Amino acid sequence: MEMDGQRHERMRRDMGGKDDLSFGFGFISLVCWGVAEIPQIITNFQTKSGHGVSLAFLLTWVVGDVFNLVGCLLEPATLPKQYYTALLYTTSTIALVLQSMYYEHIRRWFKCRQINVNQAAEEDQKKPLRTKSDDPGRIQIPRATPKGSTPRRDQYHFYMSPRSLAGSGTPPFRSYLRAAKSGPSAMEALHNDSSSEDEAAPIPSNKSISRPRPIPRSAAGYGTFLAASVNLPLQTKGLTEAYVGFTARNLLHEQGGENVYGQWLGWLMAAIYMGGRLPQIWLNIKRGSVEGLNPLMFIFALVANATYVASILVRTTEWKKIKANMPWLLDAIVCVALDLLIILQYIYYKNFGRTRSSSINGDNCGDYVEAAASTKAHHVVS
Ligand SMILES: NC(=[NH2+])NCCC[C@H](N)C(=O)O
Repeated sequence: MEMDGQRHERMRRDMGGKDDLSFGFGFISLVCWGVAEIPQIITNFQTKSGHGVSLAFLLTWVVGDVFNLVGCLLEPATLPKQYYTALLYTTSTIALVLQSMYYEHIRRWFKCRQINVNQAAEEDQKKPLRTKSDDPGRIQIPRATPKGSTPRRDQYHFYMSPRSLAGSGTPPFRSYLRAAKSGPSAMEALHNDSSSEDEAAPIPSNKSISRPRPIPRSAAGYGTFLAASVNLPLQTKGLTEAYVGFTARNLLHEQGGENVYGQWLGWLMAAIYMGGRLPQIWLNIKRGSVEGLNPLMFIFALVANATYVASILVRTTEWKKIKANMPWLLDAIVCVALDLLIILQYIYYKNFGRTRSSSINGDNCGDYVEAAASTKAHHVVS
């Protein structure tokens, strides 16, 4: 009897120790997730750009987080702490996504438009005087270019009057070229092939001419993707209530068992999170550079995932419970491996990768300059 009492006491103390350790790991995980995205937000802010991080990767985080939050709401076994942790990193990820979108699309678009307008005004003031004195007989009014068609080679050779500019809708001569340089955006890099095709085809003259680039087609896809994920919580809240109401929670067996819906959601979330690293890995390979990427985000994520796994395994190694937690465990383990790969990529490309002499400052129309440069290069070759 006494032996039993002592054994129970020892077991309770062991359990208490394990719980403390598990809590400690869980706490480190929470803190790491809490700060993980801050370094990248600062880097984006400093470079006024978001091209170092793949937007697709960030969006998979948002979608995965939504599933995670819904999972927490559905599953009564989850602790409020888990829910608030998920809420914390979902919020910081959304902040990072909005910041990247702002720098990569909205701000860039505005800047380039402004430069375009300023250049047009500048050209209008300068050109007539110069052209008249140089060669008054050669003033030509170009014909309007049909929408979508390529400007003819001779079309830009001579002075373009404001009237013709207004009529044709053709971008002013070299309107983007005076902007300072910048690296490609993350999404531009991902779609490098198609955009370079677009740019390489028309070569108007040996003075390179750049045309405004359309916002990448993928942006529409991301918009839908994001809209769907933003909408999801609203729909799932009703779903959650209905589900919890109808099945009266007893279907959600928490004693080491698995809830079918929770498991499905867990596997879906794991697939999204695990797949999300691939666009980032691919982006780094494609650019051959990690400019604009802050490795601290992946270091924190790695530690957060590793301590998360530790916090579960320290508490129990009982197969029944591990099995129920499998999607979360596997996801965290695979993410640790993928984050390690990204960190190695970072080290490699920092030492042996491509370097750009140009700044990655998003204040300018870097892509436009690049487009012009590639057009120029193409023209020299041909
Ligand atoms: N927005 C977040 N940071 N979400 C947490 C993601 C957790 C997941 N295991 C991953 O590393 O991808």
